[in-house]
Amino acid sequence: MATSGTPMQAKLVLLGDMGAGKSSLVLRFVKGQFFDFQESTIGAAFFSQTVAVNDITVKFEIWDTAGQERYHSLAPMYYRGAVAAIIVYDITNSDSFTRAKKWVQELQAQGSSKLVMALAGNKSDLASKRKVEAEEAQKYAEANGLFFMETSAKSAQNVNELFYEIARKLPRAQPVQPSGGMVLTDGTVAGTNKSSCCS
Ligand SMILES: Nc1nc2c(ncn2[C@@H]2O[C@H](COP(=O)(O)OP(=O)(O)OP(=O)(O)O)[C@@H](O)[C@H]2O)c(=O)[nH]1
Repeated sequence: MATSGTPMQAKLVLLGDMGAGKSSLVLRFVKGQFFDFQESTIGAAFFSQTVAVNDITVKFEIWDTAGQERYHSLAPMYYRGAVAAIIVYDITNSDSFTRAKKWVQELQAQGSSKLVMALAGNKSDLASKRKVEAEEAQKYAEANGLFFMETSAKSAQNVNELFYEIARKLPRAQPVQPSGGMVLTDGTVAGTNKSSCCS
């Protein structure tokens, strides 16, 4: 991906039910990979990826959180200070849509008021098993100030578009500063079983 100028750092967090496809979306975006048997995330995993949109370069610092309920209490560490959040559900699983709405409520209550929030209805390649209509999700997103896209980490549909749209929506005056409060590395984070990656 093209990069130019001093990058604007943007902490981005992915939240959503276990198995919705958070890690798969990140792996598709950062490495162009997809695995049919993706391991469940333990704790969280960190990735970074830089994109150029129009005149600016955005360096996403991506926290891929674990969807299992037992990790719920860790989530504030990852969404605190984030400028963007992707809330992921699985279009074939209506419980995951319910869970996504709970994450939206939590972010609205706890997160930054300037947070750019995206709702991703993932696994759009499984449309024949669909349980959540796109219209319903679109309406919900509009009513709650999110933008909505259906994605497929498997086919890559709308994955780059999702991250580029977030980059476009970020407030332009974001100062370049080191991420505070937590040590960010480009290596594997303690408590994760996933490879971290690359800037
Ligand atoms: N068909 C299809 N399968 C997908 C897609 N995205 C993810 N999967 C599969 O869904 C399963 C769960 O994907 P993950 O990326 O691990 O989901 P997650 O949200 O990170 O799950 P946790 O780490 O448990 O929170 C894996 O078997 C993936 O291969 C998709 O777009 N289409």
